[in-house]
Amino acid sequence: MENRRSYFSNVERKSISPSAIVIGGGFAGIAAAHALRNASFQVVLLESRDRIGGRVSTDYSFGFPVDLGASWLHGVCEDNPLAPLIGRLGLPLYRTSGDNSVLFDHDLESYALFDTDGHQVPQELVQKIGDVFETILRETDKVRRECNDDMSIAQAISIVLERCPELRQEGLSHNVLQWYLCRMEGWFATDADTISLKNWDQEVLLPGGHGLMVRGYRPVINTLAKGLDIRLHHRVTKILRHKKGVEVTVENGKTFVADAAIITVPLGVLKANSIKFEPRLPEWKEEAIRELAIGTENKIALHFDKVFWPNVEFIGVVSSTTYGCSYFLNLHKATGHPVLVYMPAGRLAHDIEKMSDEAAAKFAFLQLKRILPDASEPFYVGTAEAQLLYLNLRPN
Ligand SMILES: Cc1cc2nc3c(=O)[nH]c(=O)nc-3n(C[C@H](O)[C@H](O)[C@H](O)COP(=O)(O)OP(=O)(O)OC[C@H]3O[C@@H](n4cnc5c(N)ncnc54)[C@H](O)[C@@H]3O)c2cc1C
Repeated sequence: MENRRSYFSNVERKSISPSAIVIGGGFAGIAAAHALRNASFQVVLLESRDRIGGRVSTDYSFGFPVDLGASWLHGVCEDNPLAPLIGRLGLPLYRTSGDNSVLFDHDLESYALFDTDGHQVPQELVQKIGDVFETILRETDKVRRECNDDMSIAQAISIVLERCPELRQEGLSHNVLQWYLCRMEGWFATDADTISLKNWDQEVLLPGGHGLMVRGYRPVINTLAKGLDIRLHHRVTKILRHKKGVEVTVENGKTFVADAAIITVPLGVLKANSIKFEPRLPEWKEEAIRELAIGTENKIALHFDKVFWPNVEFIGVVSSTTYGCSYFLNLHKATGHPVLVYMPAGRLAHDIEKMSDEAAAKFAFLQLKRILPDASEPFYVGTAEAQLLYLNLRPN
């Protein structure tokens, strides 16, 4: 049994294998603890919540798995560290796109877009404006090369549209363009006026395109976590570093001691200063924590008794502003279950978070009703807890 001050402190650490404390039980923490244990470290993982997985969360309350956090494997190739494990577990992936860029994780032909009066946008227009959007983004690269200072992608797009009036769109075409921008905002979980022109495409993605985890990510997390010493309900409040190692204190006052600690809590937790570091983190790290921003993306899964929507991967609502646009992932296509997942991001997601879960689900359903007036009520009515999935995936 551990006492109040020890995880490893009562043993002579020099004579045994090195020790580490991993803080945070999301993918990063679980993978780090798994790797350290395989390298013969003594490891304990401290997680604040009552479950592991963090922003990976597979819900089974519909009677089948629905991922409320991460659900795509981006970069379906052998170099992806998750690929061998997913293969070994026999977990199927539904390929949504072979494209290696961050923006086109679904092929353009897999969209059905509607205007707010419920008229479907002709597919040729969807494709055409998709190409225009790509051209505009290519043009923003010129703006980037001309300017030393960073600006938002929204600002750069305005400059491009000033310079190249032939790329400006009117009416329905404008609304479709806004929808593409809304999808981009979804990727970055923030509005276009806060996406950095300098950095938005600097992430190096593995090749192989994008695949949806048909049976959810939970089995992957559980497999990596097998046999690890995981302490749930252990919210870390203080990390003390000294010559001999680290002391990590959790909310109830208990202290864990080890040679090193690995911190995998979300940026939002670090920004909120809810963990005290002694000594303070180096200035450059504190500055990075201050300067980086975090976004919001939510998922609301609606379970229906039957499919009444088009057999496409994404159903979208186009509008004159990105705030008014929305989209639903059609899980039926990948899993065979009649579920649509509404995925708001940025300011819209923030506003929806202020609603009750039930109101948020109703809001999502109303977006659907606008384009598919015959939509039947989702199952959740009356048994909200069991049938409605809503998860606020902000960091704690
Ligand atoms: C809605 C949504 C959809 C997404 N879709 C995808 C996708 O399809 N594909 C993809 O690759 N990525 C996706 N992502 C991103 C992906 O989920 C995250 O990048 C990834 O899960 C982050 O893992 P992590 O371990 O770094 O952080 P987290 O998963 O956030 O884990 C951090 C852990 O630290 C714990 N913690 C916080 N504070 C403390 C504390 N003081 N003490 C102890 N523990 C603490 C938290 O409870 C949490 O469990 C999505 C994210 C969201 C929100």
